Formats: sequence, C-alpha cells, structure tokens
Amino acid sequence: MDQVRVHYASESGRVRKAVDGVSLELAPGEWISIVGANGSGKSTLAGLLIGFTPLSGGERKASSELVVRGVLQQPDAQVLGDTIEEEFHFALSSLLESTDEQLRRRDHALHTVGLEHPPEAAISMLSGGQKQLLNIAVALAAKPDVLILDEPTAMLDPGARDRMEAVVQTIVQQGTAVIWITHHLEEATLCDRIIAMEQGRCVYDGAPAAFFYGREKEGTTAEAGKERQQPSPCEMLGLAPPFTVQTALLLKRKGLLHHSTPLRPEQLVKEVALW
Ligand SMILES: Nc1ncnc2c1ncn2[C@@H]1O[C@H](COP(=O)(O)OP(=O)(O)OP(=O)(O)O)[C@@H](O)[C@H]1O
Repeated sequence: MDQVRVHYASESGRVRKAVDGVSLELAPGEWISIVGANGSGKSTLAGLLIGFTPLSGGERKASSELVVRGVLQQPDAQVLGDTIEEEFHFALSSLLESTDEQLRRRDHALHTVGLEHPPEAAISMLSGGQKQLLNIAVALAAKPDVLILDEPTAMLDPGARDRMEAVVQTIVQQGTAVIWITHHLEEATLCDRIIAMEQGRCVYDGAPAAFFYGREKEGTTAEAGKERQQPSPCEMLGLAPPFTVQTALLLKRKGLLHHSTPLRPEQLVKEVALW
C-alpha cells in the first residue's frame, strides 16, 4: 500500500482522517501486529488490506491473483452455514470445481487449526473460540497469501489466545503473511514486526523489542541503563505493555536486569534463573 488514505466527512462538516497516508509492504510468511488506541485507524487499515474499504487517496498495489482473507472480531458475524461442512461448501464451491479438492482443503484446514469435530457437526454447538478457529479454517481453505485477523480473540477467553497464537505460528511457517490487529499487547510479542497507529498515521513500524523497550544506546552501562528513562514507543502511545515487559522494566529500573529485552514470560523466567 502506498500512501493510502481514508477520509470521512464528520457531522460537523470537518474531515475525519481514519487512515492518513500509510505505506506498507508485506513479505510472504511475515507476521505483523497492528496496535493502537481506540479509533486510531486499525480496522480501517484492515478493511483496506482486505480490499473492501474504498480509498480516498493513495494506492493498493496488490496483484489480482493475491488471495486475501479476513477474520473479524465477532465469531458469529462471518458464519453462514448451519454445519461445518455447509460453511466450507459456501466458501469453496465458487472457488473450486472439484468436490474432492474441496473436501481435501476442508480436512487440511480443520487439521491445521486443530478442530476435531466431524464435518456434519452443528456450528451452534461450538464455543466462541471454536467458531473463531472455524472462521480461520474457512479462510485458510482458500489458500490465502495474506490473512487479516481483526481482534480475533476480543470476545474470547484467554485460553483462545494461546490456541490462536499456535495456529498463526503454523500458518506463517507455511508462507501466509498474517496481520493481527489487537488491543492485547501480549498478543504482539511473537510477531516479526509491530505497526502502531495513532490518529490514522503509522507512528511505529519495526521490531517488537524496540517497540516495548525503546532503543538502548550502544555501550550503555548498567548504571546508565538505570537512569535511562527515555519512554519506549509503546509508553509514548499510552498503551499498556505486556506484564512480562512491565516486570522487566521495573527490574531494569532497579538495576537488576541489564541488556536483555524479554517479551514472553518464559524469556523473563530464563533471565531471572541466571541470578
Ligand atoms: N464509516 C465511517 N464513517 C465515519 N467515520 C468512520 C467510519 N469508519 C471509521 N470511522 C472513524 O475513523 C476513525 C478510525 O476508526 P477505526 O475503526 O479504523 O479505528 P480502530 O483503531 O480500529 O478503533 P477500535 O480499536 O475502537 O476498533 C474513528 O474516528 C472512526 O470513528
């Protein structure tokens, strides 16, 4: 996407810039988290990436062959069928002529997300997390190059997040680029790249460690590290860092943790165990 913009006219007659000049290039198998406060433009950006939100300016340079699929916040919002097999039939019959290939794709996608239910199972019997996995499986059956997840775990219990992370790890290894929009920054600790939005603009595009900890100057001593109070991009945006990062920052301020930048609980545990 090159300098894409989405502007709306607000009731007061002023222009509301939902997305305002964002450029973004995606690589195969890349895992990107999009973060930002309410109303910063994340979902509008998702709509642009999927291709259903019209542009006010700029360009979306995706080849017509690029397959892009999206999964939204509400698990029920995307479900059309009564049963799992019906859901796949709706999604695949216009895409593939061969019924055998449709069934192969369905079984492979269900296996990838770990849904063990028989195809004739009623969707109404699935939990919210299982429905969301079904939505992802249906999207995967189209063999997408890009999968956009717009807060897929927002309505679900914390266990669903772990399941979703495991599924995304598998998908990116298979070469699909994944863009995961989230309010829970714990969900943005396994990705390759974080994009932070503020008032429609991209204000950070880079590695997760630098987003959560800021950039440490070369050769910083432990003492200087203690004094380093330069807020990280995450703090500057007023977003709550993951618990692991909050704990590590506290230890850094006390001079107990120096150059490491743990993002996941298990990484912090490893650091503390070194003491
Ligand atoms: N169809 C629309 N008409 C007018 N304004 C809109 C429309 N869609 C979005 N906006 C405005 O654009 C801005 C960005 O909205 P968007 O939903 O993309 O933000 P978001 O970061 O996804 O928010 P949230 O985290 O609350 O989901 C907001 O100010 C919103 O009110």
